[in-house]
Parts: sequence; structure tokens; C-alpha cells
Amino acid sequence: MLTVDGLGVRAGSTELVREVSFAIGPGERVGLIGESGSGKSLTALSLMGLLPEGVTATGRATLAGRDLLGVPERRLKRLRGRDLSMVFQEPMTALNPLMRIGAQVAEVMTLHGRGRREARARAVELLGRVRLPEPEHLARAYPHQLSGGQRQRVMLAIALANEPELLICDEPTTALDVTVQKRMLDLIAEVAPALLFITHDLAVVAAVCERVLVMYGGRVVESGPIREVFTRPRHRYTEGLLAASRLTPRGTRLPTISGGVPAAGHFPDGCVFRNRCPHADAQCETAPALTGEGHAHACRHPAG
Ligand SMILES: Nc1ncnc2c1ncn2[C@@H]1O[C@H](COP(=O)(O)OP(=O)(O)OP(=O)(O)O)[C@@H](O)[C@H]1O
Repeated sequence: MLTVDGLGVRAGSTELVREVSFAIGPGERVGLIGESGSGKSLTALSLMGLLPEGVTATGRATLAGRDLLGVPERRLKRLRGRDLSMVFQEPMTALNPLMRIGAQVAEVMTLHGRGRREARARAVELLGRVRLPEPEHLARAYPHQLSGGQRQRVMLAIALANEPELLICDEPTTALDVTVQKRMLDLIAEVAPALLFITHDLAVVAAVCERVLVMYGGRVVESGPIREVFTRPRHRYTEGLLAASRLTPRGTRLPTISGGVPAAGHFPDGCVFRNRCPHADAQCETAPALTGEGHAHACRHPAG
């Protein structure tokens, strides 16, 4: 249903995402993991046609046969919020503070041709579907009257309003506390028609997704069913991610990395696994960071 083939993203002459290919079938939930700066968000934003100015995508991506890359903005506007939609990390910036919740959920439907009255009624229905209490009452509230978790549910209701074929979530629960996070993740797993779920948290991806793609330095370096990737990681970077995460796959020992590299959260400060390049990010050549000598920072940006 979603097919991405040879996706590349660049800013000027700098390649930020390279040769990314994957597919998501109907009903499938796929995680996209990788450290900060590995290209997860740019991959998602390319599919949504929402790349920042000066950043361009190449390659091919289709959703149910419809092209997503290199198509005019007018066409993308029709697809966005209808065929595919996205939930971002910070709902407060996405919601209009001056508009009632119900009206904001209804708006995405009227923009795509639904009658105003019908859209209002369905907005209340959707607020109930994302398990918000007293949806009729809540529809009349403003964003600041809701908790962070409630606002994120509103964003999910907006994303689902036109029954999209694919939902993309970019760190949707990072700002929420743990119990709220868990309920939100369960809800996303339940209601998503098909899902691309971006996170740096391996435990979250294991809870929500069936398959995972691991990004490193702008490329997908590994992919497969969660159980397989998390219990038998093939790429050293995935091993590093697992070792540094709070996730210990059931039935396995915490992976250790060969070559004298510290395991299980012992990466020193400045490690490429934890931090972005301290120099200009975009020029950092993030080659595999583990060497025979152990841990190494892979930034090849000239010192100073
Ligand atoms: N507008 C831009 N111009 C130039 N470089 C950019 C731009 N936006 C992002 N980048 C760079 O592209 C790389 C990938 O960024 P991206 O936001 O996709 O990473 P990410 O994996 O989503 O990270 P995070 O988990 O921190 O959101 C980073 O090195 C980032 O600095």
C-alpha cells in the first residue's frame, strides 16, 4: 500500500537521507527507529510533502498507487489529512489556541468536502473514539483547558477524521508521562489503519509495532520483524541501540558488542550513538562508529 523506493533527501549538496526503501501493507504497524539526526523525521516529512524550505526529496513513494514525491502542492493538499495523516510530538503547536476543539476536528473534514453539520457531529463521535471523556462537552473546550495527553488524543482524532489509509506518528508520546503514554500507545495500535511510527525508544516500538526499520546516518541499515531484529540484531548499530536502551528482549541476554566496545549504557559522553555531531550536523559523515579499537566518534568534520 505504501511503497518507498530509493528515497533520498538533501539540503543543497548535503545528502541527509539516502536510498531508503520500504513498504507498509494495509493494517501493518512499522516502527522507524534511530538516534537523533539519523533521518527519521525527514523520511516522514518527505512522504507528507512537508519538508522544510531548501530541503528536497528524490526517489519514488506511492500510497495505494498514488505518487507522493514530486507532485504539485495542490495534489498533496488533497492527500494530506485524507489519505495519509501525521501526529507530531507537540500538540500545543499544532492546535489553534483560539479555536474550540470540536471545530478543529470538524475543520479537517469540511476542508475535504464534508458538510459542516455532519462534520460537527462526526467530530464528537471521533473524540469519543479516541476515548476522551464527555466528548460533547470537550468539543466546546479550548486547547489550554485540556491536559497534554488529552490534546494528543485530539490530534489523533484530527488525524483519523477522514479515515486515512496510513497514519504517521513522530514521537507522539515523548512529552507524556508514563501511564498516559501507555494508554496512548495502546490506542494508536488499536485505531491506526496502517502505521509508520517514529521513535528513538525501542521499548515503545516493541509495544506498538510488528516490524521495525533501523536508520543510521540517513540510511536504513536493518529491518525486519521486531522479535527478529531485537533478538538477533545483524547491524552493529542496532546492537548498540539495544545495549543502550532500557529494553532487554525476552529470552535473550542483553547484547554485547564485539571489538571491546562498552555494552549496556556505558557509552561515554560525546558518543555518536547518543549525541549529534558537535560540529555542523549536516556535514557529519556518520560512518559506522564502532571500530576494532572500540568506541569511536565518527564525525569527520574538520576539528574546530
Ligand atoms: N532544514 C534542514 N536543513 C539542513 N539540514 C537539516 C534540516 N532539517 C534536518 N536537517 C538535518 O538532517 C538530519 C536528519 O534530521 P531528522 O530531523 O530527520 O533526524 P531524526 O532522526 O528525526 O532526529 P530526531 O530524533 O532528533 O528528531 C540531521 O542531521 C539534521 O540536522
